[in-house]
Amino acid sequence: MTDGASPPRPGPARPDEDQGGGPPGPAAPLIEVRGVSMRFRAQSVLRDINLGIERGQTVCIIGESGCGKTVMLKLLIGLLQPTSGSVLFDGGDIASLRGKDLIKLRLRFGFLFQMAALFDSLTVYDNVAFGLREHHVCDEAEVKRIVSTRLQEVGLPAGLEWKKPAELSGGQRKRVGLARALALKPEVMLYDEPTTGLDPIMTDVINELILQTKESEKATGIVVTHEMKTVAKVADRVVMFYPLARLGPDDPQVIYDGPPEGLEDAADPRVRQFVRGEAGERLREMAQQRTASP
Ligand SMILES: Nc1ncnc2c1ncn2[C@@H]1O[C@H](COP(=O)(O)OP(=O)(O)OP(=O)(O)O)[C@@H](O)[C@H]1O
Repeated sequence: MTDGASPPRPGPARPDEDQGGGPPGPAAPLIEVRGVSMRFRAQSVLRDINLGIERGQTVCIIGESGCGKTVMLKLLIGLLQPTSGSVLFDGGDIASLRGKDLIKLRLRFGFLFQMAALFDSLTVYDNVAFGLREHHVCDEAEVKRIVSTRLQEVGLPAGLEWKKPAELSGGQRKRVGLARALALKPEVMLYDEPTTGLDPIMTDVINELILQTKESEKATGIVVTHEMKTVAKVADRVVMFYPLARLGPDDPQVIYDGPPEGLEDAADPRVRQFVRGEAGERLREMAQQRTASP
């Protein structure tokens, strides 16, 4: 087989497979964003976004500050409801979920937020144990085993579990945040600027951990980042949003959707400028604003 296609799987067909004897149909995406728009009062942030994210895929979302990347992450887990359109997880519209069902859905996700969002009053151990205890998934002996396994996996030295977050470096806090997110074995990991504020070595450590999580846990990943090294290391696919304020009414907001290797030579000059960090157009706009102001 030279075209990279998989051989037919033995056993019963999955529900998404064509059972009519033809070639298997594509698997339904785990996450589907359908025509999503998001507005906060007078400000439109996202417009008619369509994305299908396959199981096991790691997608990096990039784009200028304020273009709606974090808003998109929040829409994916139902922390925000879209103004129009829908977000489907495993085929179900998450807007229809309430109470226990919404909690069950969120348990299938792990998050690593910008500041790691640890509980300051709890030790590292209790932070990592928090979700396991909160959701009564196992007894204390199992909690202990999971916490120490997860802390080891993220490379934190023994003894550190009794410290409070304020006693840790930024990189250590991120690693505790990751250990906590992984404790519940999520199917999907959401990372919001996981390497912001870290030195280049610690950035590489976190990138490596994201990659390990993808490979060992087979987790689907969505990574919001400004760090091109993170993109190059972890992404299977890159989606770039453009700020709505800079677009005409009919322009698409997703200006790139493809492999990381295609970014440098993307057909759209806005993509190339962003990944190369060229401020040309912005500098001209700022100069014009200075000239225009009295
Ligand atoms: N809950 C909210 N209420 C009102 N406005 C909001 C809310 N959340 C986000 N916004 C606005 O939506 C816009 C997009 O925010 P978002 O945090 O998604 O940007 P971003 O692309 O992640 O930016 P950055 O790269 O700087 O983190 C911003 O202008 C922000 O002020």
